[in-house]
Amino acid sequence: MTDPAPSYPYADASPEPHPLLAPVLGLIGTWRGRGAGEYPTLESGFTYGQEVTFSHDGRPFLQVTARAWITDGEGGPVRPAARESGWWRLQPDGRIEALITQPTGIAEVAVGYAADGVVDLTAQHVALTPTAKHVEATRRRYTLTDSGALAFAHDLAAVGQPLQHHLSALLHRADAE
Ligand code: HEM
Repeated sequence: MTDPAPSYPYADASPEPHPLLAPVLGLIGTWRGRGAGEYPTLESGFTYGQEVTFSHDGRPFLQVTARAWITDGEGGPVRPAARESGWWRLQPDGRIEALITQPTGIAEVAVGYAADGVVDLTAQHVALTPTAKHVEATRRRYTLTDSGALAFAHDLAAVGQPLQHHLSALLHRADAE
């Protein structure tokens, strides 16, 4: 008899990544670290913690999930902050087409590339739910450093401000702890 509630039979992080994932193989896994943010509309800057996971199931895309939390002067948690969930569709020559959604009512279609340990994604389209903050453009950069860390930078054009720095963080492999 057929099992009425079968479990999903294809594990993420299968042993054989798709060949198109070659330029992003160094990212696969979970990263955690700390960062700082700012924006001209905010009274002050802030510090935050961030966790990012890149996973695959053998097909030519990565699932990318990230969550962040605001931290105090000692690095302790203050409150949950941004979360996002996305798909990076790897194309030949390291080109990437990405779809990224956030619980703040923002959905982005971004394009860019992965090369030499750098992923650079710029939003081509930003769709907003009726009550979302007005976001016009974003750019995300992930850079594998010589010491094996992952540097993250996020630029934002929103609420009438031109594209500029919103976030920077330095992440370390959590799966190597
Ligand atoms: C690590 C991820 C992020 C953190 C920690 C973060 C943190 C913050 C904080 C603390 C604020 C001030 C308002 C508040 O206290 O909630 C803020 C504002 C904002 N953020 Fe972020 N953010 C992150 C990612 C993003 C992303 C991915 C976007 C858009 C694609 C974004 C867009 C905005 C916008 C539009 C505002 C409002 C600015 C204003 O109304 O003056 N943020 N962010």
